Amino acid sequence: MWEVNQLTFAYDDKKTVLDQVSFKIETGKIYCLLGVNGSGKTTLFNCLSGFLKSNYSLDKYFIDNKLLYIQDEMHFYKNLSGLEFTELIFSLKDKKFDLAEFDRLLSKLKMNDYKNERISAYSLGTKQKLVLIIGILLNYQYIIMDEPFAAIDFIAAEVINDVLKELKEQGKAIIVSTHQLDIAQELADEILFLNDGKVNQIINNFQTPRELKNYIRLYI
Ligand SMILES: Nc1ncnc2c1ncn2[C@@H]1O[C@H](COP(=O)(O)OP(=O)(O)OP(=O)(O)O)[C@@H](O)[C@H]1O
Repeated sequence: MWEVNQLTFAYDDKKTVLDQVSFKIETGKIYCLLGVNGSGKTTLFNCLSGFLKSNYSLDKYFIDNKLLYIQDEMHFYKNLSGLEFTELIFSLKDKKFDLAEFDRLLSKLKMNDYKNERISAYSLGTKQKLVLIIGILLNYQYIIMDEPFAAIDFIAAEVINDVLKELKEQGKAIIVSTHQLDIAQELADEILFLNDGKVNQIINNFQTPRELKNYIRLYI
């Protein structure tokens, strides 16, 4: 269980973006973080992962060993191939690289053709898939993903849905921000709805995306 209590953050004195945000994350569940543009989803993720300093006290061991943050903007060595980059990450982290599992995931995410291709030739969606594969291989317990579906076609989105469900079955906790209510309604066990600086944590009992939308509309 990962508990966030009363996290507050402001970029400057004028406006508090996150105002005593509290929620609980359990392993074996998928959480979708929803909120209108500018509500603070990326800011929240940056505070949780230590990229921004808030009043939330960070646990360095947790951040280094348990938490994977897949950002919407990622940095690569673009002259390396997907395989070389992945191997590099594993050597930097001093972890054993499982090539067979890498190949299985590449195949599952329809990425075989990119294995030996330079990352400079990857589309944004392909780069996001590569990071997801690396994250799965590194076996983090908590995975935060900022808008992973934004740059991904609907076929790939279905595959990623399946991969996330597989991770959930393995006992991981996944927090995904998205604007796509159909994905949230289909995927999430719980919704984290960020509005006016607060997080509302709701069990996802919504039967349709429209039901979820109608609920959210009550607040905004
Ligand atoms: N570096 C920054 N300096 C000052 N204000 C910022 C900075 N980054 C974001 N903000 C402001 O903080 C608020 C929250 O932004 P954030 O990017 O976290 O929202 P978001 O929910 O992720 O938005 P979106 O759905 O558009 O991606 C917005 O008002 C934004 O303008």
